[in-house]
Amino acid sequence: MIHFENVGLRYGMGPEILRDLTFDIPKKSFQFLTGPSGAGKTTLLRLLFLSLKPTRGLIRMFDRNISTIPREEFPMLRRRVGIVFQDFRLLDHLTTYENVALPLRVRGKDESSYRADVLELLGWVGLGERINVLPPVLSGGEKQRAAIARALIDRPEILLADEPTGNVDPPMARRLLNLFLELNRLGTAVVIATHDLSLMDQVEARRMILSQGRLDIYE
Ligand SMILES: Nc1ncnc2c1ncn2[C@@H]1O[C@H](COP(=O)(O)OP(=O)(O)OP(=O)(O)O)[C@@H](O)[C@H]1O
Repeated sequence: MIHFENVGLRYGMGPEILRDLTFDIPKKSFQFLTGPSGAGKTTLLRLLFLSLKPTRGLIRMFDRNISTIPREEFPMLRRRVGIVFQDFRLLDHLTTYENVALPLRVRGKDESSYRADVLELLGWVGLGERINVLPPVLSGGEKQRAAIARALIDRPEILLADEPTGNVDPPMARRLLNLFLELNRLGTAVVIATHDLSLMDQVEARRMILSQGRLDIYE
């Protein structure tokens, strides 16, 4: 589904943050992306979300070479990728429901076509009672789940999550992990960037380990 070949990335004239990354992310796969702070996990997620372009190498996404895709087609491709940012990026003046529905509203969809889906998804992530609440009132775990629901509302083929358990206690981390595993069982590929060893030890999954700009993969 996604293929990187000798991909390198530097910011401006700075040092190369990612070097010679060659790997695949297969359809319906589940993997952790880990490595020390500053190793480039967020940078790699941004490459996968097409919000950064590599400075060298080849990236194929959904069978397309991204360097030959016109910019106007990026939003369409991005729709196939869901992302949960480290800082959630919920809009504080919109309710939980409105935040989750936003990607569809922005696309001009009629509310009657998605209302039931948004409510069902909010129920699935355990926010059925919090639909009309504004984000500042939500707990860290609730914000995290709202951000996950928003990333999923457009049924992406792959979900990228940046430190999704960074702000929650261990029971909530376990719950979120179960949510990702369930999503994966339903057919979505999942990449979880995390430092959290205890989280990774709970599942036998592929580990992508970034260190000094290079990537090692343990299947
Ligand atoms: N926009 C930017 N401009 C310049 N350098 C950047 C930029 N974003 C990140 N970096 C640098 O790239 C390196 C990798 O950062 P990145 O945030 O990808 O690491 P990370 O592994 O996600 O770290 P953490 O685990 O602490 O979140 C760091 O040295 C960082 O300072």
